[in-house]
Amino acid sequence: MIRFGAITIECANPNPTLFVHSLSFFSSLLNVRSGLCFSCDSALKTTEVKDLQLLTYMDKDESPQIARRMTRSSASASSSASTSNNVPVAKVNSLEPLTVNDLLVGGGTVSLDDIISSFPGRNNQILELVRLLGPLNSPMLPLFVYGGSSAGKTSIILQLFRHLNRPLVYSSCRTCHNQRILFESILNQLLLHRKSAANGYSNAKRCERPSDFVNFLREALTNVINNLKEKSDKLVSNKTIEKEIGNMIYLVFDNLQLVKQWDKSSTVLPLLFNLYDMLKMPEVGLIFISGTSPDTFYSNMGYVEPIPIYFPDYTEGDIRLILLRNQANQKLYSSFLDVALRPFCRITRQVGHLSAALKPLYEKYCEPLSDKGVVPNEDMKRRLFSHIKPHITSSLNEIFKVSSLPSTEVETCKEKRWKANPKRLGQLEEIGDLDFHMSTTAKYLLISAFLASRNPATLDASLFDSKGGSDNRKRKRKPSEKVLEKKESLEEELLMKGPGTFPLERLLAIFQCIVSVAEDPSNDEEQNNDGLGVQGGNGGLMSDVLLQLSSLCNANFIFKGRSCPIEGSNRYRSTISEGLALKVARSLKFPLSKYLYRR
Ligand SMILES: Nc1ncnc2c1ncn2[C@@H]1O[C@H](COP(=O)(O)OP(=O)(O)OP(=O)(O)O)[C@@H](O)[C@H]1O
Repeated sequence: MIRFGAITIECANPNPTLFVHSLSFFSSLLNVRSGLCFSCDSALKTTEVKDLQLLTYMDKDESPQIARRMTRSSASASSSASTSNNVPVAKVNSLEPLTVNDLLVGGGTVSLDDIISSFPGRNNQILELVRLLGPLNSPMLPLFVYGGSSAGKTSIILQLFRHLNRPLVYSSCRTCHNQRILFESILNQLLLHRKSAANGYSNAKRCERPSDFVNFLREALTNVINNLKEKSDKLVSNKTIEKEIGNMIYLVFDNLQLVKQWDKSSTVLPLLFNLYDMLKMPEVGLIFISGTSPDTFYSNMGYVEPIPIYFPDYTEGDIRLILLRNQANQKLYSSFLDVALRPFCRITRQVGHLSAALKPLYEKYCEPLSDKGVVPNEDMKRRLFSHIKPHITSSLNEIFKVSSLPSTEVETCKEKRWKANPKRLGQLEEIGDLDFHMSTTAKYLLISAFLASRNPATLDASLFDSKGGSDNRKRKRKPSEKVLEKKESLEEELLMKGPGTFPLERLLAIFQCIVSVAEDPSNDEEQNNDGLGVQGGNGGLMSDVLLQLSSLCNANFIFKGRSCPIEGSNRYRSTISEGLALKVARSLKFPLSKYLYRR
């Protein structure tokens, strides 16, 4: 926030988030992501873009100084975005009354094909959403769009509404951080109310209680729908060619998982999920967007469960396509991704984090080149790789630190849920494929803990070679009768004891081994440098691993025992089943069974 510049503009659109998301979309099309909106890197962009809504909606009494502020760059971006598309996306300093047209996503028309090609890896979700939204004026059941952070949920929904040219009211539960702000933000938009100096930056309605909200909401929705019907009747009678916007109005609630953090009385979520039944207005579409899966919300409360649409984590191939878009020299960038992408993908699959982390590394990669348009040959690729090699570990450490943060949000959610009802662990495992919204590092830690609990410590050396991979050569050697017997009794003992305990050092050693498994392209040349840069001397990174470990313990994935009187240190035990461990491993494409001690 401090970085915001001095220029103050008034955004006439009642829904500045739509405006900013349009900018975000343009910026991604034009590849001017960093610095466009807030002169910040793209890793921070999403959060800050969403923070703009907070600033613009902020009550006068909550933050008088920062409300309505934007940077110089965002102001210029707004003008460039609007001129380049000939669509005024915001009426700067305008006092014109708002109309239902201001509930449309600005930025001009965009075709479905353009959206599909702008969001690699999301073809299915986009088409599914279009199908569920249906043709103009078709009623729909509530939708529940969910998936990890930066999975493109918000951007895609907004771009689809831009494509469909239908009005929506967008509220993010990140910036609307209490029930009053959420209610009032929705009502402001529906009542086409603009906060301004003239009205003392007041809201259209003061609304704190859920019952008041439902009454105001019903009234405001009825007005908007009548308004829309009148508009479409006029269009028909005048035979105007203006694109129809229909009679439907959509309410979009983003970052729904955050409601649980601020709604201590647990009234808002049941209210929102009940809206469909309470309103009984077929012209109202409800869309919930969440970073956590539906089962973290519903508890047989009797309301119609929204239709789930899952945005899975991107595969490495998807991320490659996303990052390759808009690159001036695709061949050069592709050769860079060949050597750099994989270790980064092991840490996070978040597009924003990855592009921010890879940007300076790519600049380094290009440093030796006088001609940035060159198509690199094998020799040049090798030279460029050795040029960035010394910097890979520090970049990995950076992204590791950044990517550890958002996952805690999700983990906190899980933690609360599991604390509330630990018996549901088994059920959660059933739907495990959809439920792993945790950072890649946390997943590797979980697997490491599982291996440490399952395998006897004495076999670690034979299961992991010095490079971290499973030493197949050793394992393939035909065991003698005696060894077989010993193994058998060891296995029986293990079964009797259940999951074993292990010290922290063993967990970290296994973690270090498995994250540096052979696939890393840099491993061929750089044997001493593991994929995540987990090196003995790196206190900063290790502290992040410890942070993640503590989250896993809090969430009851790993049990932390009391300190051992002999060793003087804590011992840990994995609490997850083999099925869950295999699912986590599958989501990482990690060959877990290769490392499991079996007879
Ligand atoms: N498939 C994709 N192609 C191009 N850009 C993408 C893709 N997926 C995400 N992005 C970009 O990543 C950024 C974050 O996307 P967005 O805010 O839509 O994600 P989200 O799923 O809503 O995240 P969150 O749950 O954190 O709110 C945006 O700049 C968006 O354009």
